[in-house]
Amino acid sequence: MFYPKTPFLGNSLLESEILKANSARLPQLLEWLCETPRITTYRVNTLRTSVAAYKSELEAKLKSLLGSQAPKVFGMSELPEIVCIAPLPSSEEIIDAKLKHLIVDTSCGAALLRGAHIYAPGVLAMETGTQIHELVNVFADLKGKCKRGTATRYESTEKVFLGVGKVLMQRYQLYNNDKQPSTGIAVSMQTNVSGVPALGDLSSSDALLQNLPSIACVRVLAPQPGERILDMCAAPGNKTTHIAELMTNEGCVIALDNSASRVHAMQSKLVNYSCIEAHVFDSTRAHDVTASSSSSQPPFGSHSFDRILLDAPCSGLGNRPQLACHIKQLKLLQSYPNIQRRLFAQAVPLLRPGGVLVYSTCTVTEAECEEIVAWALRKFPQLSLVDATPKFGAPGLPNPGLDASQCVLLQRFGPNKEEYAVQDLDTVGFFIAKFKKIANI
Ligand SMILES: C[S@@+](CC[C@H](N)C(=O)[O-])C[C@H]1O[C@@H](n2cnc3c(N)ncnc32)[C@H](O)[C@@H]1O
Repeated sequence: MFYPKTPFLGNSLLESEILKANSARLPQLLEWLCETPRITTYRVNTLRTSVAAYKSELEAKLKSLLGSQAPKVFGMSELPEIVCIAPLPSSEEIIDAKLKHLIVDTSCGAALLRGAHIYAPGVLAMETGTQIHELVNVFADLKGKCKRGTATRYESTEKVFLGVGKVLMQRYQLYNNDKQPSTGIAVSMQTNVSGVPALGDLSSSDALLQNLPSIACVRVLAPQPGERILDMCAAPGNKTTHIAELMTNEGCVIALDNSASRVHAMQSKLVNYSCIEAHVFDSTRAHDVTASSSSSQPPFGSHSFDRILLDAPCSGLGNRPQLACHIKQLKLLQSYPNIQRRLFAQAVPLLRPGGVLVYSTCTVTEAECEEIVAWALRKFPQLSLVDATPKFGAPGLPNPGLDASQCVLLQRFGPNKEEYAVQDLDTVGFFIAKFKKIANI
């Protein structure tokens, strides 16, 4: 069975940009990015329910859906608000020659390997005559060459088998161009080659489907009830609501994002959190020396916040699995550190002396991770790098701008699992650094 060993499909220029100081680690990293994290994680909203209650509810739901095949559900003492779903035993990847083929795009393919069902926009090809409730072999088109609406069997050496699904929508429902684009689940996955249970997204107001490093990131920020906290790049609000939960909804969380549609979309998530105020605002302009530090609207004055989360826009290369990378141009990849530095430079004056700044990205490039930390320590002597605890991942990678004692303060989630602080984690790629403002500059 063909399975990609790099999401970059031969674009060595992009590959060589990812790890420059640690290029020997690149082949292992690329292969890891193509593999699926096999554990599914939910963050329980502890303002609404207890972890024990949610866990029993989830166990009952899985039992009713999957009977004796229901996967194990477990918690983690190191991260009390998390509930994890174990993978199913791996099944043999035998393609049933009697079934028709259905082709999905690579981002849909990646989602279904993590347990999602197939939504209508992701279906590229469905063979003519495919009936409702028929079982089909599902493949991803790695090269992006399959035309949407293809009605014949799509033959390619670069399509990869992902599993078997049950059809819920027919061709005319998927490709009726006269009407609005189709929405909803088109194929419900029955099995997939990753072994991640095909449960779809079970998020509710009681718990949110969220990757472990994102949950760890807010724990590192360590928000306290009554504080004033800025979330500079907040949409879709997953970390914002976690911050509010750890603050027991007491204090104030200002959530900024420059995308109006993304802020609009996250509003429904925020209704039960009275401590969150969300604004559409460009955080590269969030600081204004003339504004008051108690201002309720952006921009804000100096020393306005006890803690700041800068979960920066990034290349997103930590997403796993990646069947084909969404970034195709070097220029785009190289553009992220610039915006990250501009946002960082706003965060520093906004933080009160003694305050905490957490910088995080869901990527793996040195330029957006360790190098931003090295740059920040050079540029802002008022910042001190502190231990990004609680620790789950590995230390930061060796970097010419950081000494070994600084690297161990960082948290990087990558393929070197033997270096993780907590064993047996199988996560997406992620990076976390924590700073304290030590001087009133
Ligand atoms: C990594 S996502 C944030 C994810 C979010 N923290 C969460 O956990 O749900 C980065 C976000 O930064 C936003 N963004 C990009 N440039 C920005 C800017 N100049 N000011 C504010 N937000 C920005 C994007 O719209 C995007 O929603």
